[in-house]
Amino acid sequence: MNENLNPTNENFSGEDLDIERALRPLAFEDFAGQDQVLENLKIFVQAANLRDEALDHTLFHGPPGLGKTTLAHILANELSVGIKVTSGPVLDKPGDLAGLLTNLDDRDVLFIDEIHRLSPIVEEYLYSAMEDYKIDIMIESGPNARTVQINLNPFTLVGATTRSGLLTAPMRARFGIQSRLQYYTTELLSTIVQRSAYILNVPISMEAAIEIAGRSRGTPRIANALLRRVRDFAQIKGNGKIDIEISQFALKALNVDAHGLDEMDNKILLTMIDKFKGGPVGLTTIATAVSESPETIEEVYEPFLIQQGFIMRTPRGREVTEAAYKHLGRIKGNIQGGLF
Ligand SMILES: Nc1ncnc2c1ncn2[C@@H]1O[C@H](COP(=O)(O)OP(=O)(O)OP(=O)(O)O)[C@@H](O)[C@H]1O
Ligand SMILES: [Mg+2]
Repeated sequence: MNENLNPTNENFSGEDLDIERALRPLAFEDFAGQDQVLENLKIFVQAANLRDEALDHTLFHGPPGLGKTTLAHILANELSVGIKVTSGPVLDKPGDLAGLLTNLDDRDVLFIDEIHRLSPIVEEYLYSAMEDYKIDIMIESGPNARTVQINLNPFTLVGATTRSGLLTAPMRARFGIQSRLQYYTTELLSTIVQRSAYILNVPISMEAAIEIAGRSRGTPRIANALLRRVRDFAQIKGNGKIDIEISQFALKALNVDAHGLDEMDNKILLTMIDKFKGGPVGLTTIATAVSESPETIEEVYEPFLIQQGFIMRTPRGREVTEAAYKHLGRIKGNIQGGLF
């Protein structure tokens, strides 16, 4: 699959980056789907605003590209506060974190992406900040070195992770609000595609929006990426309008699977079919066979495959369904790859 369409690839550059920013919803009102999550957040934000308090610490988890970062920014906007953005792997010393924390204004949002990748010392340091809005910092050095405790402004930590299973229990327990984002239906994605097309100022037919949405792996980031590429085809090979013909032509040229399955999705299904007769097979066995970690398979890939009805969880392990055989053009009982 095309690199730019990969849901885990945030390395947009140049024009794509600007477009990515332009398409990002800024308020609850512009954010489509995730109704349950949104309903609750609206109430918590309204209550925090009413009391003029910081919103409780909030954790977003779920597969890549579903709107975690977007929601973190929306929260700051809806709270009318500032936001500071960082990520787990970047914060490697408690000192880096202290610098960020002491610069937060009252009720500000501190967004930590990939929060499961915080180092244990930084994580521990964060605990007292989250709990009591206090941190210890070292002043002076040598024989005069001592720690002093300083008070922070009340703030909201918003954490995002694709791998909630890797979050430590004490960390998780400190989030008063925890929301899991779900894959989007084709219908919802088609409204997102239409909104994005409107912002990009390119005409699109309803049929074309649905076609693009249906191949977007339930993921807004992919829907927007496909829309941008289809727009290129429409401008160069067509008349600038995105209709069903140019969409199908472009999606075929881009090698996008009819269900939007990406390379790893297909690899998982094919491995299960070819090496394990379609299952049942254990998660760790699948993970080893496709050289991925069991947690990533379980949290990033499997939910979509289950939602699409390609994989079932059974008490004896994972099994591929008839639909998966059909989608991949395989016949049940025919072993193509050799057993090992
Ligand atoms: N509900 C939505 N409505 C409209 N657009 C959305 C929605 N959710 C996400 N998007 C679009 O999809 C893009 C990707 O979303 P975002 O960056 O928030 O995902 P993420 O969950 O943080 O992904 P990752 O785990 O890779 O960091 C955004 O730039 C935004 O344009
Ligand atoms: Mg993100």
